[in-house]
Amino acid sequence: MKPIVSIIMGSTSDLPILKKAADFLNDMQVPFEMNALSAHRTPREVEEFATGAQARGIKVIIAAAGMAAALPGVIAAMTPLPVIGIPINSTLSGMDALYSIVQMPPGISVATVGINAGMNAAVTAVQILALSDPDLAARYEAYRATLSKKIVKANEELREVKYEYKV
Ligand SMILES: Nc1c(C(=O)O)ncn1[C@@H]1O[C@H](COP(=O)(O)O)[C@@H](O)[C@H]1O
Repeated sequence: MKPIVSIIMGSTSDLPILKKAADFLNDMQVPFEMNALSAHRTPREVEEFATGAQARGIKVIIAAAGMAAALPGVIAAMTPLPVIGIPINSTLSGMDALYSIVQMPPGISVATVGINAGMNAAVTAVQILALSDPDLAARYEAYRATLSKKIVKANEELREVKYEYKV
């Protein structure tokens, strides 16, 4: 199946975080591709990727980078597709990457998720795609229902322990 989500990371050292995104896209049956490209180290390849992504049928891009994380913003500069940015915690607790990605100049946006939030990047991608895919919307809704059930069950267990005010 042709990929509709493209996951890009600045380095394969970011891969553990991107695996979480890949797992969720697989669970939701969303075809994706994954590549390591760097605005700093392979700028020409980034340009080729970003300018060609839409014509290849990609609908959403997830871009992750740590340190001076130029990659998501540079990609966003060269494509009209929505770009979801993941700041990676490799130095300065990930604050350097967060600030690099989140503060885009008006007009060119990167929808930034939390530091190392690979899973939520994929959730956001699924939400965007589900707007025009009712089957995917139903799968995502079913996933959300499992989250609700988990906390309801956890609450029942908590109440069974009967923590009470004893004074
Ligand atoms: N922020 C960027 C970019 C970029 O923005 O183009 N390219 C690589 N990196 C980041 O550098 C960190 C260290 O990379 P290495 O582990 O390869 O030295 C990674 O978190 C990567 O995302």
